[in-house]
Amino acid sequence: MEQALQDKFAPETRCFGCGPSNPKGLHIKSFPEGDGLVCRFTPEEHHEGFPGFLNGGIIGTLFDCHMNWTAAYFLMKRDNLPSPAPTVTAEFSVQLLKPTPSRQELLIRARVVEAQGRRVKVEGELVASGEVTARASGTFVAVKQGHPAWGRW
Ligand SMILES: CCCCCCCC/C=C\CCCCCCCC(=O)SCCNC(=O)CCNC(=O)[C@H](O)C(C)(C)COP(=O)(O)OP(=O)(O)OC[C@H]1O[C@@H](n2cnc3c(N)ncnc32)[C@H](O)[C@@H]1OP(=O)(O)O
Repeated sequence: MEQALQDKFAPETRCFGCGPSNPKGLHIKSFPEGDGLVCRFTPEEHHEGFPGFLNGGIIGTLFDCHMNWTAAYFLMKRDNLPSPAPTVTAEFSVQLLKPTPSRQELLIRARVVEAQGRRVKVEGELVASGEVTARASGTFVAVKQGHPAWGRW
């Protein structure tokens, strides 16, 4: 299988959700597919909210990072950059539609729905056994030189 974007472009990063080098992180992996990115994630027991079901904050982190990479990769392609743009999360919201089973592989899909300059709107969905259990949308902004996140990944 091709390398995940995180491993290819940012192997040293320590973001809790997506940094390959954080020993306590979630290590989410995002891959281009169709018109967006997909991520497959199998939770561990300590990610549960109640037995057999995923904690809502963990769901938020999965969406946050995966949608962020979706925005960063979109800007890389659009602007012909050598690597994904340095985006941060400006805003995101999550709808928890039904309990998300935690003892199986989950699928998170995300795609860009609007982009203007360095601001990108992304939507995502979380699928368990073919059923959508959560949806999210967010705004991600590529930072400029001088921002505290600049050059930190
Ligand atoms: C050689 C190796 C290369 C490797 C490359 C790898 C790249 C990988 C890249 C990426 C992967 C992602 C990995 C990390 C994922 C982790 C996610 C996080 O946890 S991020 C931390 C939490 N987030 C923050 O801490 C942000 C805090 N907020 C800010 O810093 C600023 O407010 C910021 C940057 C978001 C905006 O500030 P401004 O001064 O730059 O820009 P202004 O002019 O205010 O806004 C720009 C546009 O964004 C809109 N905007 C700003 N804030 C908004 C908001 N809250 N909601 C909606 N829109 C907002 C504005 O309306 C404006 O839009 P208009 O250009 O006018 O159309």
